[in-house]
Amino acid sequence: MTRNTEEMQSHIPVMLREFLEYCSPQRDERWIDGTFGYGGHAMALLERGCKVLALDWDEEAQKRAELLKEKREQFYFFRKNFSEMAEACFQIGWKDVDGILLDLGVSLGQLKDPKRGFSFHHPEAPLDMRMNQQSEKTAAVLLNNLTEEELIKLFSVVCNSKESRKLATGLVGLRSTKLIQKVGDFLEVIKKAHLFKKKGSHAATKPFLALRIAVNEELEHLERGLLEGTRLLKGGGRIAIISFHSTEDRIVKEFLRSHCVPKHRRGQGEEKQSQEMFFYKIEKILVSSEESKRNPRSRSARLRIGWKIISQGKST
Ligand SMILES: C[S@@+](CC[C@H](N)C(=O)[O-])C[C@H]1O[C@@H](n2cnc3c(N)ncnc32)[C@H](O)[C@@H]1O
Repeated sequence: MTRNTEEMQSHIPVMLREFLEYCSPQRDERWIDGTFGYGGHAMALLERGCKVLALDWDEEAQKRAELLKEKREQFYFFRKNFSEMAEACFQIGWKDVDGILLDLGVSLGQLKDPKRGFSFHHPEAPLDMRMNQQSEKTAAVLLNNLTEEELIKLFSVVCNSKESRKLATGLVGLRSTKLIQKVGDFLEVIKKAHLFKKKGSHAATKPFLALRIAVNEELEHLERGLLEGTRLLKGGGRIAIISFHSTEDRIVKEFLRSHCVPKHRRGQGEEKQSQEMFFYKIEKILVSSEESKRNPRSRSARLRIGWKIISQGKST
């Protein structure tokens, strides 16, 4: 058995039970897994007899998907961003889909790999943080080239304004003496900034998250993916998003809420509902205490689902 096969078999997908229970994927339905990773959710969909189009822009995920491609019919993989899912569907002749899953963020494998620079536990690692290794924009490129104002903006997506300013000033000071290259260089700036940290968390958690979000343009891709995905959904189709921090969850929540028919109008004829209203129902499900004990990485996970209005097809 290869290392990839072993890792795929031992991987624990987050909130799988809830995803299956609420979305209820059926045999022969077409599903998009926009964040293939280790294929945990994709395999569960295949087990249920669904056709799966999987996407991931990471090279390692692509290698793992190759293993599934050999064994499974009705499984397609593209090394693409999920914000390009319509193009991937077009390439395999799918006009619409029954369901979409986005399990956001990085995988444990990406986080643990010291070469990738995602984790503050590897000070000697290069400051990389790209999920897509074909992109030229690494974390080091951003930290060495953005203006102080741009750095403040980058951090303020996650940190407060005082923290963001301290980090930006520290980085501008450090890069006037040397090139910023390693995780340890960024940690040095974080340490000197004396940031407030919540009990039990590391001072580097928020600055690392902000930098990763910027390197991968995560929020922009999420906004595009939600809209593009929802347009691809058949009437009655479901879009399910698992998020791990409040910045991305806020985007998902606002998107679902602003496109959901208000409760007081749900009984009315669908023709009266605005074209901008995609969903007849939305739900938020929190990770169970049992799962967060078993898999502490899942403790902040939230699953949000939107069900598309029945009479609306792809042309919405
Ligand atoms: C949390 S993991 C997904 C785990 C997967 N559901 C499983 O059970 O194995 C997130 C994966 O999504 C990928 N990813 C994150 N954002 C992406 C995006 N915008 N487009 C494509 N892939 C993305 C990452 O490279 C990573 O492999």
